[in-house]
Formats: sequence, C-alpha cells, structure tokens
Amino acid sequence: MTLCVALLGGSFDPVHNGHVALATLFATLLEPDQLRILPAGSPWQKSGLQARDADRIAMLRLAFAGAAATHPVTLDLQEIERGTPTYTIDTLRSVRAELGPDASIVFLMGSDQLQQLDSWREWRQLFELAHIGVAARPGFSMADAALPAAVASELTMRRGSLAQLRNTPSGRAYLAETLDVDISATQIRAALQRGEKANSLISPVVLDYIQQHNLYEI
Ligand SMILES: Nc1ncnc2c1ncn2[C@@H]1O[C@H](COP(=O)(O)OP(=O)(O)OP(=O)(O)O)[C@@H](O)[C@H]1O
Ligand SMILES: O=C(O)c1ccc[n+]([C@@H]2O[C@H](COP(=O)([O-])O)[C@@H](O)[C@H]2O)c1
Repeated sequence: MTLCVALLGGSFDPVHNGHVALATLFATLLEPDQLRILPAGSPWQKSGLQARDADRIAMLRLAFAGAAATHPVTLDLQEIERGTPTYTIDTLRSVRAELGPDASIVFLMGSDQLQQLDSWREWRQLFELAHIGVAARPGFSMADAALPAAVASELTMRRGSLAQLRNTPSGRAYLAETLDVDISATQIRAALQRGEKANSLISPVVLDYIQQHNLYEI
C-alpha cells in the first residue's frame, strides 16, 4: 500500500480544539501512516506571533497527546528550524524529497485558507507535490461559491475521492463539508486577554500550560 503522510501546518498561537478536530477528522478518513504537525516558523501573512516558538511547540505536544494514542502523530519542526519566512511550497519540496515520488502527501487546511489559496507562494505548484484536504469552517459552503474564481476552477478540476488521495502521490483536492467547529486562535487570545478561561475551546492541559506560563495576557 502507498505510504501516506498527512500534514497540518499552522501558527498554533495557541493550538485549539479546532486544530485537533481537523487533524483527527482526516486521520480517520485517510488512515495515514503519519500525521505530521508543522508549526510555522514565520507565517508571512500574519503580523507576528504572540507566543514563543518553544511555548507553541510545548502546547502542541500537550494538545495532540490524546490523538497520538489512536493516530500516528509526529511533530515536524522544519519550518521553525529553517528560520526564513514560512512558505508551504518549501516544506512540501523538502517532504517530497524525503519521502520519494510515490508517497501520498496530503496537506490539510481549513476553508479560510482555501479561500485565499491563490495568495500563497507558487500556489498552483503545490498540487505537483501534494494533495489538499480541506475542512469547512463555520459559515463556509461550496454552494455559495465563496472562492476566488481561480481557486474554484482549480478545485473543480482536481476534485478527488479519499481513495485517490490515499493512494496517489499528489494533485487532488478533497473537501470535508461536515466539520463545523466554531473556534479560532484569535477568539481564544481575545478571551484570555479578557480574563476568561476559554474552557470549551482549548484542551485543559493546554489551558494549564497557558496559565502557568502567563501567556496571552494583556
Ligand atoms: N475551527 C477550525 N476548523 C477547521 N480548520 C481550522 C479551524 N481552526 C483552524 N483551522 C485550520 O488550521 C490551520 C492552522 O490555523 P491557525 O493556526 O492559523 O489557527 P486559526 O484559529 O485560524 O488562527 P487565527 O485566528 O490566529 O488566524 C489552518 O489551515 C486553519 O484553516
Ligand atoms: O505558502 C504560503 O504562501 C502560505 C500562505 C499562508 C499560509 N500558509 C500555510 O498555511 C498554514 C495555515 O496558516 P495560518 O496562517 O492559518 O496559521 C500554515 O502551514 C502556513 O504556513 C502558507
């Protein structure tokens, strides 16, 4: 059977239940040999990260410890170690070189990123290296045609089944419209700054870590 690696990249500032839901949804759908979490080193479309790299990494380890009991989760720190602005195309080139031409690579994202995929560096070339697996975030529906025209037509051309993603190296897109988790890191940072606990949005062990290290305070 083809080796399949699913990648979830993100700022994870902080990691929250929406990230874990996205990763575990695709881990269940694809049954990849590896589910790699890739914290971005320097997400060039964001104005900066609030938590230090070491804290984001520690929170990721805590948040995914539960999922790691049932799915083959690993943390890949290459984007932090690279020390340059984070472009997914660079990461995919490196993962493809590592895994060889036949492995299935599936880059996971929420629908907000799909809606701006045409702003990513060399975005069309991403499909030469990987598939994409997209989960809807609240308010997103394919029927509303909420995508830039270039992304919509690329998606129409590349729509594939889970089996195609699982068993071929790259070039397909799969959209899971069922995930509907109304959580964002922005909302969590704002809640924590107001002194709220954000209990239902974030894992208790991550929340403990945030409190112990006085993260996201005003
Ligand atoms: N609730 C969610 N449901 C589905 N996908 C999500 C959800 N939250 C984040 N994602 C996806 O996870 C990836 C990493 O997201 P990121 O770390 O930027 O979190 P975020 O909550 O979107 O952060 P922020 O509010 O700071 O922009 C992105 O592809 C994003 O679309
Ligand atoms: O490659 C790009 O140009 C690019 C532009 C925006 C986002 N990304 C990637 O998309 C993932 C989610 O990004 P973010 O900003 O929502 O945390 C993360 O892995 C980013 O590196 C990548």
